[in-house]
Amino acid sequence: MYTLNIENVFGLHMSEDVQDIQKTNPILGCIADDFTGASDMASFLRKGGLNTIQINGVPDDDFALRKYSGMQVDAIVIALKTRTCEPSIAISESLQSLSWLQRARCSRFYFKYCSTFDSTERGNIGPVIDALMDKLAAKHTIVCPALPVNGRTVYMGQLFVHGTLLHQSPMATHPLNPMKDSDLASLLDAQVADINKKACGHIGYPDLSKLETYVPQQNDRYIVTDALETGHLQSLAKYFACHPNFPLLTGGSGLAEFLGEAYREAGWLGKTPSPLAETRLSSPTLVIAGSCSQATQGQVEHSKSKLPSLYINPNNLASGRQSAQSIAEWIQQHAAQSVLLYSTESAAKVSANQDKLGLENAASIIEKTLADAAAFATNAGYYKNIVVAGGETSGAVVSALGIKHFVIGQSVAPGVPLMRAETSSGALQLALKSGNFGDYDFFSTTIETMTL
Ligand SMILES: Nc1ncnc2c1ncn2[C@@H]1O[C@H](COP(=O)(O)OP(=O)(O)O)[C@@H](O)[C@H]1O
Ligand SMILES: O=C(O)[C@@H](O)C(=O)COP(=O)(O)O
Repeated sequence: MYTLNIENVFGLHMSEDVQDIQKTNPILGCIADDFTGASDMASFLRKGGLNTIQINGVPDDDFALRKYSGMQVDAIVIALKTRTCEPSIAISESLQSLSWLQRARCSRFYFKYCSTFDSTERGNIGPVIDALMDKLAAKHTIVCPALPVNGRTVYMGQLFVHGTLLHQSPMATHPLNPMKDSDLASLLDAQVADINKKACGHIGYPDLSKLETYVPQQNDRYIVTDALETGHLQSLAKYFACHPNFPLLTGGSGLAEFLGEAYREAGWLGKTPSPLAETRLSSPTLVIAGSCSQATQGQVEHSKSKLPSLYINPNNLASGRQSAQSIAEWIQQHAAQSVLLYSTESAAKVSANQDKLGLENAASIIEKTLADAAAFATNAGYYKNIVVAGGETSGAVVSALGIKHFVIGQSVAPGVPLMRAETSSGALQLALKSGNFGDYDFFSTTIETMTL
């Protein structure tokens, strides 16, 4: 495990004035529980004027954060794949990431989870928040999944997706974490085992306009925040971004857009952000869809008639009728064109596959196959532009490509940035799309924007 030598990397001493340290060190260290969630967060931080980099997995090597690719780094987002793993692994990787971010001298922290609160009764949102709070000795944090620009709002502590309660939305049939409740306090309550740590507070919609008078109740450990529109997130960020009793904030990416403004007002950031990184590359695009979310289903349907496409069937993979070899041959035959590989299916078909193959087995067969296909396509030099739909799928693909970090470029949809990575096979450009993000024509518009 790499040990960060702070003084070598940052050239600073611990005794320096706090504000100077904040001006020269990254301010925000963010831990995201999946890869699309991380790039979503990074895109909104960047939109809010923070120079942001994304690191994939628990960092294990040294790179000069202070001047990464010639830019001063204000925020670091660590992408983990801990949304659906064993809670103990999620806790351990999140704590290791937190330690690394502390050694990198971040002074504020954020745990980014899904705007649809993707989790199960065993976790992992509650257990990870809990562990991070304990490590930071935080008595309070906020729980703020709202992302109104993508239809996620919180009213009276209930999470809505485009105006429908979460448990009545398509998230009720998600392949890995079907959401059966919309009440954020009770979702958390089920995940937090320690009876002494269950207390949930609430900042209701009417209180958002008078936050300056808000004082958390002594025992309110997790404070669920209503937010119905983007302006509410701006008020929450203004109040909480630099609040000394809230070193850790938690939620979706909605708040991220306004953290830069709050840091600037507090005098923690003196400069204007660097120009957006240029990410575009001259190459056809490989689109990989392992998401079965409603938005991805529509996007795949739309693109099937426009791009050569190959359906990856988990049952055929399990029986050997489809294989890494046959997929590689198909890619080779189409290599000069933008193409689509997809395993996307309706909830009913996904459920039938899971009954037959087992939930985790079906997921991992597909993730591995799609990730191997991406590695084959890039190693062979056929594709430099990659679009991936789905958080778990993105985690598998990015790991297989050996990408350690990304610089963030322009966004192609709210929460979906273009990103540039250097790999052993050269520069790559990726767009990682959360399952339910983007319009029906997302794949074709992104292919167009990606190409020089
Ligand atoms: N046809 C299928 N049958 C069963 N599971 C599938 C199928 N297609 C994809 N999956 C699995 O469903 C999960 C989708 O999760 P993810 O990639 O995070 O998408 P989303 O962002 O929509 O949640 C992945 O683990 C993927 O391997
Ligand atoms: O907050 C969000 O909605 C996204 O950033 C996100 O985490 C979505 O996850 P996936 O749908 O699994 O891609």
